[in-house]
Amino acid sequence: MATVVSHQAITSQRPSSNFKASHFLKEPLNVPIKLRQKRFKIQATASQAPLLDPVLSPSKTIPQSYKKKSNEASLILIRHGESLWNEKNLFTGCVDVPLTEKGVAEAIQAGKRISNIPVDLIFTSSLIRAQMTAMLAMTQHRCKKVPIILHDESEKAQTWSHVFSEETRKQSIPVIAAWQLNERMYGELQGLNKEETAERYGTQQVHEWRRSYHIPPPKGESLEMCAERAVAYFEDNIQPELAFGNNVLIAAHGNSLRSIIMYLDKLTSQEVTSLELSTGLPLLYIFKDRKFMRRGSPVGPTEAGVYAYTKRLAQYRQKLDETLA
Ligand SMILES: O=C(O)[C@H](O)COP(=O)(O)O
Repeated sequence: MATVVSHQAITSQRPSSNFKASHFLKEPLNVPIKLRQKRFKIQATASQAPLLDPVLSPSKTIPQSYKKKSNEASLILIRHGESLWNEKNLFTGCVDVPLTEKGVAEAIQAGKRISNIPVDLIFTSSLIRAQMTAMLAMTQHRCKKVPIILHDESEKAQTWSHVFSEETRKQSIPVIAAWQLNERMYGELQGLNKEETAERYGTQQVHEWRRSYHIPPPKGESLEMCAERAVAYFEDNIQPELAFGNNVLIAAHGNSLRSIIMYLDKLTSQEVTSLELSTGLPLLYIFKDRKFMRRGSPVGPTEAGVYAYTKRLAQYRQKLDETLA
């Protein structure tokens, strides 16, 4: 599988975009996401102080317990481990196939590589290969917290999955499964062999379908169309968490993550065509002062990382070392 191609992201320091900030509170794990968001939607712009929604929140100031946790947050992106259709070299898209044994091993190895990086919230797509990757990776995390997939698809799902212990909740990490993070829908290519498809339609045409920004596969999504849902979800639901100081892990797919990295690294539609993501390779970003700084891919929990730990990450790792000593 191709490795991550290094690329020169645009270094223009565009002012951070205005974004509606809503943050997940330290509430019971299964409080519906929309309810949590509604309660504390904060309209923040570059110049104004954040305002709480007057309808939903009587107080004009942010309650002390909702003050930012930190001015810096970690964002880890992981493309799922190898799937059974990756192994067969079939176009997968939104078909829901599981990991291979190699994909399971990749997910566990990814977990070892991120085992010293804080994770407060996990977002996955609604597809099993991404969810398996997240759960397997977290078995290796040194925080030993339990990832719990939130179920609020119905009133009953929410009440039947309630956790009745504050202490247990503190030892848990909410996992939000969002279809918006699903792999791009590959249309009439789903289930076809990639090599046979290139022989039938031509290598150039298949490369355009797979890697260009604007050109969709037959009756499928272009990367641009995938970005419209994945990046919008990231801006509305994940970026506010980072702005609040929550550390986030996203386990998703080759193309939904390419669209998000295009946003994070400010890549042009030309530059993104050379971006490839390997299965199971974690990428670390630091979110600070409303900017995303790419920090490379963490290596094992012991070797000196290929990226410089920030002071906050070094302190977190030291705390883990002391706790687990
Ligand atoms: O959907 C698929 O087939 C793979 O996850 C990604 O395929 P691609 O590398 O051809 O985009």
